[in-house]
Amino acid sequence: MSRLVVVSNRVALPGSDQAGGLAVALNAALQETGGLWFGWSGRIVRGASGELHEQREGDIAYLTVDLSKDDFDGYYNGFANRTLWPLLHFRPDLVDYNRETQAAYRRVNALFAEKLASELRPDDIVWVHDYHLMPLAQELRKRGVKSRLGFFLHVPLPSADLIAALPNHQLPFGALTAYDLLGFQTQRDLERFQDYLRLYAGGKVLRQGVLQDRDGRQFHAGVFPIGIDTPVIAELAADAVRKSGVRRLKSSLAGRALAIGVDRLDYSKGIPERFRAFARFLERHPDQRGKLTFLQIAPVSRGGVNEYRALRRELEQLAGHINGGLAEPDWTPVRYVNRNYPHATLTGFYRMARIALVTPLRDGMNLVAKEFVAAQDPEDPGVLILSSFAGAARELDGAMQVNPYDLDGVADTISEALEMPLDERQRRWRPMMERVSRYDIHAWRRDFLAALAATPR
Ligand SMILES: O=P(O)(O)OC[C@H]1O[C@H](O[C@H]2O[C@H](CO)[C@@H](O)[C@H](O)[C@H]2O)[C@H](O)[C@@H](O)[C@@H]1O
Ligand SMILES: O=c1ccn([C@@H]2O[C@H](COP(=O)(O)OP(=O)(O)O)[C@@H](O)[C@H]2O)c(=O)[nH]1
Repeated sequence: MSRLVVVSNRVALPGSDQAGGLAVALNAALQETGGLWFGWSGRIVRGASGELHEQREGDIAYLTVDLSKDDFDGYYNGFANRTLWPLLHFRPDLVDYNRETQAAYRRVNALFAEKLASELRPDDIVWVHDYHLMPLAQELRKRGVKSRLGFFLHVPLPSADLIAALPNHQLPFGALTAYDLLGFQTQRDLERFQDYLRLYAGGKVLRQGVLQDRDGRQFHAGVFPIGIDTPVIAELAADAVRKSGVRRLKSSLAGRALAIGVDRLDYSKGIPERFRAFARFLERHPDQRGKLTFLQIAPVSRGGVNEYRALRRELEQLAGHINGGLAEPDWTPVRYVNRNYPHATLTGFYRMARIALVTPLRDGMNLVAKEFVAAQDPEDPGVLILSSFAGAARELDGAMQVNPYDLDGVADTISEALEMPLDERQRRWRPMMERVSRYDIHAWRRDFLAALAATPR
């Protein structure tokens, strides 16, 4: 049987603390198949990039690369997270383009290819993940790699015209045509890629999902919405009620209902808008004041990038302002926590919550939405309030869908969710649970790898 080689910038090394859907999901996928996980070591070193570290746990071998400060700043903080991330999340106003960071991005992709190429066996199946590594296939092919190469984009793909506004957009986006199979989270992402290919990359759409690059080489593309390890999350949630952190949260609520938000501290997640919508709910529905406490968990993310530091300051001010204006001596409306919680605790918080507020401005998928569904008690499920701009909205039609920019709309939806009778909560929850159970993380991996294995070589 072929070996699975997963390549991603972020690697969930054994024992590390990870917030972020990609690491959570790939960890779950590799636990079942075993294989090699290749990527960044998480270390920033004084000298040159490139030192390799090997580690093994169970059937998974980890091979990771150190990066120098310059490479890390240019590739990760710079081109990946200050150029591509805002562009991919429909925020051209935040895109910072410069040639040095683009050169660092190219350099790190070439370095990854160099290190990986010598490890690969001809029948390996190589599955590359996300916007950090779009040119990797091109670099691997230059080094003679003949294996099947698949790529999955975890984030949204914006419209072709927006992509084309990026100087040298061919380097990251045109380079995708060197893969054998491209996977997207939603049908809209795939359609936008096909438009880009036709309009700006000199390629052709032969039929839906069967594509041709500018030199006439065929490759494939499809939709593979990522899932979660549903039975594991459901079991953790049921057990979590015994955890001391979960019990302490429950007793601190003093009988009030809980609304929860769980996100990396990222501007794509719409957290300031959510705080404002919650304040609007308290203003528009004074009769419900004091009945609901909102807990926002937001572990700090990409702290080396200015926009993320500014967001942190903004949220601290906003939480203070809302609580200052609306709290009572025995009730604080917003609890804002920057800690990262393990799933064993988080799932207990989800299960205790009457409402989840998952209101990103744009999100590739949003695994928190799916985890919230999986963690519910079937006898008393909570209500999912979900942005229609999250990939998960395409699958979770039992959620109350909102436009996160419409503060009054979100405020009134919170009010409605708080009053929702049990039979309606169950009626909405059941089909969502059915969906996340049927199309879980293992189905995602199986479907993608089966499609990759079926590509001609
Ligand atoms: O690695 P970081 O810079 O710390 O960021 C964490 C991850 O964030 C993004 O996650 C995405 O993948 C999820 C799973 O498919 C998806 O549900 C979510 O919508 C995406 O935002 C990023 O794409 C990953 O590369 C990062 O590792
Ligand atoms: O304190 C935290 C906050 C988040 N997460 C996990 O981080 C992932 C976030 O994935 P999502 O797809 O929602 O967003 P991303 O961060 O990847 O953009 C989910 O599995 C969360 O359970 C976690 O384990 N602990």
